[in-house]
Amino acid sequence: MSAAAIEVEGLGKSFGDVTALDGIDLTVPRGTVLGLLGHNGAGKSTLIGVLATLLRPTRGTARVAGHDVVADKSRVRRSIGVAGQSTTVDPAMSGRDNLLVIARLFGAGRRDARARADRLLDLFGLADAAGRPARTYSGGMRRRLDLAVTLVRRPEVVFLDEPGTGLDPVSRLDMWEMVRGLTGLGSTVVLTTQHLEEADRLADSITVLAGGRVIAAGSPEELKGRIGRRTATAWFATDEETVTAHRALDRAGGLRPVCDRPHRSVTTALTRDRDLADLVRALDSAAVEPARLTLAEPGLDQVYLALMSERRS
Ligand SMILES: Nc1ncnc2c1ncn2[C@@H]1O[C@H](COP(=O)(O)OP(=O)(O)OP(=O)(O)O)[C@@H](O)[C@H]1O
Repeated sequence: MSAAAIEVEGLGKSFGDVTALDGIDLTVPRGTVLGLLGHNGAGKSTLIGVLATLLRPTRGTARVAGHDVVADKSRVRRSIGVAGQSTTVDPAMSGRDNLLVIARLFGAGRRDARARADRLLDLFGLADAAGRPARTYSGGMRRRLDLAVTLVRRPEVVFLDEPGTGLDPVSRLDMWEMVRGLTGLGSTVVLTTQHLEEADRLADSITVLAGGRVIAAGSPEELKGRIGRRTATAWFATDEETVTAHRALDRAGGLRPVCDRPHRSVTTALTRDRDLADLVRALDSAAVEPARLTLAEPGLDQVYLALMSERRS
């Protein structure tokens, strides 16, 4: 058995003159979460479509759960679950029956099906509503049931499209926790998202697509370390000190400080190793002492913006 849940090499997909995927290479280790990021039209849905065997690639290869997406289509289909298609849920049936029917359909014995259904109902906070018809569920409950139905077959690889979208903040946090829980059950998860916080919180690795190509890949921490910038913010007691500090840092050369007078703070991106020392020295020689000095690690949103502005320039 291959160690990777997904292996993609030189994958291309064209629709007539439109090149949707242009030579994608990608490996997703088993039991991990991959976050696929990119603007509209970047190629995310097309990549998922090829991996889920709904689209045939124009060139290159892709293996999912060890099976080739073209030569072993039916094996791939048996190994995957695609959530976000609420069509899999029958609204007239109870939450529990929805799960039992699918588990039985995919070969689980009666007792095993019941055990799987109960575990998922518990995990997804649906145990109390398990006997009610799904049509009486709230939007958030339906999304959770939809995901449970996808999982009751025990797919090796799960594709999730924007799992947090349309959920209130509390349900979104619950959903994130559940997605993380899936890897504990042995599944590999691929999620597409436009929400950087979602990717940051959930993904072990992130692949950023643009124009059908991979423009950045790595763990959230790696991407932040490689592309993002730490910042230092000095906070002052008076407006006068704030202005003096801003001038001093501006004169220090290469620091590019940004002044926020209403909050009496000056922020500087730390792009070089010596920037922090330069900042402290500049403040010292101007005889202004900050009331507070805070350091902030880069966020994934900053990384994404930097990647996109690089592409524009
Ligand atoms: N069936 C199709 N026929 C023609 N062009 C297509 C088809 N499907 C996708 N495309 C084109 O392929 C490119 C990639 O589209 P895709 O839907 O994969 O992007 P995406 O990253 O999923 O975008 P979104 O976030 O908007 O869903 C786009 O230029 C799109 O117009």
